[in-house]
Amino acid sequence: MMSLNHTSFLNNSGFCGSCKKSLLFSRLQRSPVSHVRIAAALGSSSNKGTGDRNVSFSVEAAVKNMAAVELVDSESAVAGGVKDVYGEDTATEDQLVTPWAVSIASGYSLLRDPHHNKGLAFSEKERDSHYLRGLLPPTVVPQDLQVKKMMHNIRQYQVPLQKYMAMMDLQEMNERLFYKLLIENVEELLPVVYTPTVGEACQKYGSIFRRPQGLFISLKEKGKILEVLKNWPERNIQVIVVTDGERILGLGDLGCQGMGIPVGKLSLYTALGGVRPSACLPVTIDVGTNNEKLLKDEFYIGLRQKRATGQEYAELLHEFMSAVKQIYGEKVLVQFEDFANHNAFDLLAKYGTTHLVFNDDIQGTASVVLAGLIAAQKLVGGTLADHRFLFLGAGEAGTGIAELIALEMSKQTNVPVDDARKNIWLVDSKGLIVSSRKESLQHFKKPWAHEHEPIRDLVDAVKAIKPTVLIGTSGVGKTFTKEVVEAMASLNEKPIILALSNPTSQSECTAEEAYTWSQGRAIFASGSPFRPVEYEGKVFVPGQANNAYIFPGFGLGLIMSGAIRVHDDMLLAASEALAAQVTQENFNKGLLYPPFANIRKISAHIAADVAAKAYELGLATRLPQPDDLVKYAESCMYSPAYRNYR
Ligand SMILES: NC(=O)C1=CN([C@@H]2O[C@H](COP(=O)(O)OP(=O)(O)OC[C@H]3O[C@@H](n4cnc5c(N)ncnc54)[C@H](OP(=O)(O)O)[C@@H]3O)[C@@H](O)[C@H]2O)C=CC1
Ligand SMILES: CC(=O)C(=O)O
Ligand SMILES: [Mg+2]
Repeated sequence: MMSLNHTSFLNNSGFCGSCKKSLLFSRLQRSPVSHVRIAAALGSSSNKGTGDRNVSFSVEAAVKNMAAVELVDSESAVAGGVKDVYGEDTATEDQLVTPWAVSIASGYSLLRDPHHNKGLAFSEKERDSHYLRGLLPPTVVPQDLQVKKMMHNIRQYQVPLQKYMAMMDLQEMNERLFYKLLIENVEELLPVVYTPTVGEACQKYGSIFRRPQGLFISLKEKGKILEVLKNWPERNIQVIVVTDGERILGLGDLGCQGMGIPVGKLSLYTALGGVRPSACLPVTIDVGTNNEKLLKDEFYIGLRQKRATGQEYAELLHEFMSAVKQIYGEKVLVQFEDFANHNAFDLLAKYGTTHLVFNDDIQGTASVVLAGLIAAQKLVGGTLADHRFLFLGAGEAGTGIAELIALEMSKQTNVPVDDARKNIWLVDSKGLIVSSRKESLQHFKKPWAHEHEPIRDLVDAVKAIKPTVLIGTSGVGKTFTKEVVEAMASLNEKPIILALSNPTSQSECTAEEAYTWSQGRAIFASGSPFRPVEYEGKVFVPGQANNAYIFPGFGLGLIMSGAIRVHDDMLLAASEALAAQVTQENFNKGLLYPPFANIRKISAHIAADVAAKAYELGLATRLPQPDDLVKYAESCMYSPAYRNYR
């Protein structure tokens, strides 16, 4: 018995001799072959840098270039034969058959290959050379018209989850069209493929699940994770977004159904940051769930058990992290996403010294909020050190942001970080974090335990601390009450209020509430988007303070410089780069962030500055350093335009 799994990974090199022989041999022998997908680009390849993925070839070219004749025995389906050679049709239910296919994308299979499918955009010539005649109606439609039609169709859906499913279907059907749609309509489609709709999609993931869009690694795969990674059809992975589903947005433990988050984040890596889709791998680690509702849900797709913890959890994660490095190398970026804080900080600390890891909730969020605060100085004057900060929520996002603000303040004013921290206060579910609570606090809260009498309620904390900036990272909606916003407005001419919790249902307040309760004086941004608000004849445009501004460009910067570790100074560089992209026109509208419509340009600048920092710190391995990093970043970006096939 032989397994040809490894042929799945053939990329631009074509078939190796031994694989060809094995394949031929196995077919002749009728040996079980577990899975063969030949995505081999044959002859010359135009892949460049971090640019494009497989290139399709005509069957003729393929046959000529790789002597595929050898593979095409007269009975095979590839040669057009209709015989039930492998007995798949005649087998009874209890007989085992081998679900194998040899395909050079062409004809019917080409239309079903999302990486190469162009739908009605296949040209007349392509239809001839790729056996598409009759499989498509006669009209040839350009990609721009396909985009227009898809947007028209998506706009027909009233229910956001239907739009989400239509987008996922498109991604499964025609990847380039999906990305062109997303890139060209980013402001309209971001809330569909990302927060808030992705939250609902995760809650209902079991019911709407159609096809795997990433790898599920559960406790059942313990001891076999390397093999599981090899099952993924791509080998040149540059970014992995991994979750264990325990803190999905502000929706809590969604177990295995958290998969929607890595899938969504990685589609933004491509659309917003230009990392090519084939280099992105979504992963969900399934160690069970403590969500009773899901455990009882007949449609739940994950392990039906309580979460594994302690050594069992640590061992699975360690096996995963080791396997990732073994198979993809030192420079694969692993982005931790939506882990609960009792694991997130430890994983970041543990793997930060051995792997290229980044925690989006701790570090990406910190970088985006710092960017907004740097930009806010243009609206309110002064420097960071002139502000007092109060957070509702002292977890990953809250303490991550607080720490980066303190670091930046310390650099700006030359004071020790410990002193800079004194301007920053946090409230958790038990009230203000103060020194009398220190012993019982989780380690990441301890640096914020300042001298003060205990305070239970947020509104009392606002009155006592007198913050100029109020930041919500609690995951609990409606916690910035009228009283809280009014207290902020009574203390500040222009109170800065950031309601970061996602999705919209968990936002600490709405944009309308922030503007109305502050009589139009609040400078407001939120994690999930809100529509513009009209208050007393003036239109206020709320910004979106979301780590989606940072991680795609940040990741691209790491990849293009060949960085081997993430450093805090790179986060600061990303914040500065983002803040520098806010224009006077944006400020005039009260915005702290530039519009997402310009995100690819913004990402190129972030990537360039992150890469520059990697070179400066000696953490970059791609040498020599390109002269113009912005241009280089742009040149690395994936383009969703269709390729022409031979
Ligand atoms: N906009 C963005 O880009 C991002 C937004 N977020 C959002 O931030 C939220 C929090 O995420 P994260 O920090 O990772 O979560 P964590 O679970 O790590 O932290 C939540 C914190 O909120 C506190 N909290 C919970 N309920 C209350 C309450 N009623 N009053 C006061 N404090 C409360 C918790 O207190 P205790 O410690 O006592 O339990 C904890 O300190 C989520 O909704 C997430 O979607 C996260 C990352 C990025
Ligand atoms: C945006 C994000 O990462 C979160 O809400 O968790
Ligand atoms: Mg997150």
